[in-house]
Amino acid sequence: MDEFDLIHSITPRTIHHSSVDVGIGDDAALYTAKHGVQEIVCVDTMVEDVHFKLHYSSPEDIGYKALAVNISDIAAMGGIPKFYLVSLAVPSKWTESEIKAMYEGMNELAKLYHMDLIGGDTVSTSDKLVVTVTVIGEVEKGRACLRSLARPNDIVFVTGEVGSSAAGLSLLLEETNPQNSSVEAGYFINKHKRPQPRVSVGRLCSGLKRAALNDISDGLASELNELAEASCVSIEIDESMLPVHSDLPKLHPNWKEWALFGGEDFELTGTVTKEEWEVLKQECKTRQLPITKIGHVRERTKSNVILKTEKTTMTLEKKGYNHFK
Ligand SMILES: Nc1ncnc2c1ncn2[C@@H]1O[C@H](COP(=O)(O)OP(=O)(O)OP(=O)(O)O)[C@@H](O)[C@H]1O
Ligand SMILES: Cc1ncc(C[n+]2csc(CCOP(=O)(O)O)c2C)c(N)n1
Ligand SMILES: [Mg+2]
Ligand SMILES: [Mg+2]
Ligand SMILES: [Mg+2]
Repeated sequence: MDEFDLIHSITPRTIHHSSVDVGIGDDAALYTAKHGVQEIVCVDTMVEDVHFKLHYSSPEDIGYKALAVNISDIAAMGGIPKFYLVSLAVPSKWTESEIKAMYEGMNELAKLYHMDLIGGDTVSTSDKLVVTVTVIGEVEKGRACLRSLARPNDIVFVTGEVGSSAAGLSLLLEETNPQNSSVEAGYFINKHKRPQPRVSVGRLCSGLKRAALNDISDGLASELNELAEASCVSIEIDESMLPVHSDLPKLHPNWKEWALFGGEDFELTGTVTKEEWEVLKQECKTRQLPITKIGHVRERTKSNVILKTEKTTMTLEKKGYNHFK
């Protein structure tokens, strides 16, 4: 495989934004930024056997998810994703058509969000596949949904459902068997392989007076702790209010662990004032975007997360996926 031919073949033939001055082909990309707009840049990496396994992930799946997790970080800022760059470390056994298939997976999402691929890097590796995606987006000045914007008495919410991605992973790793034949294993597997970033909800939140947001990569408990720490508040959530798929409890007795600590749901969790919760709830309903109230923000005395269950009240540890534990 020739690196230059590969770059040539993955160069998009059309662009969505006339603001792109120079895309792929020079030392760096150039685009014209607008006044009154803040640029958002994020980068996340996916590594073979850490984030996915090749025996159950197609190249399209890997590409799709590598872009999706980054769009999710833009959504968590309330922004619009616009451009992406892809860095690949590819083992020599990979064929050119497999690499192109990875770009097809990315392109599925890029088309949906009108995003332009504007650059990247390609190197060979003797070991595992590593895919790093950088996404650049924008948000109207002063409208970003920062983690530090939660305040006492806010409503705490989460989009979609939690725990389904972890259930899908457990099924893929054959740690869980769908003994109950009425459970659609494919549904959970798809949630794990093809998460849908919540850009629309992020945009609704950025239009409110104040909203704090975080996306769920490491797990709801971990993300809520990040919100509590950044805002210096205590967050209380109610276990019975957590939105989970009705089949989740049929899969494993420990399904609550998946919901709280499993991660990779790439849903948004955040806080808004009581008044604006009513507005957000209604706007989400109109657009058929699932969103659920799960608790409220308490006092500013301690940065922690409290979980209320039927029987007890406990501190929800910042436990979740951690690469170095
Ligand atoms: N190696 C690094 N060098 C510099 N900054 C980093 C590095 N790793 C993470 N960060 C920064 O730390 C902050 C938190 O990063 P983190 O990766 O935990 O967030 P995230 O992308 O929302 O979570 P996840 O990676 O689980 O999806 C971000 O501002 C990120 O840019
Ligand atoms: C094979 C395999 N084993 C375990 C997991 C679970 N996992 C890996 S990284 C991560 C957190 C988000 O990543 P990051 O913090 O790097 O963004 C989670 C929950 C997986 N997806 N595949
Ligand atoms: Mg990250
Ligand atoms: Mg994030
Ligand atoms: Mg991330």
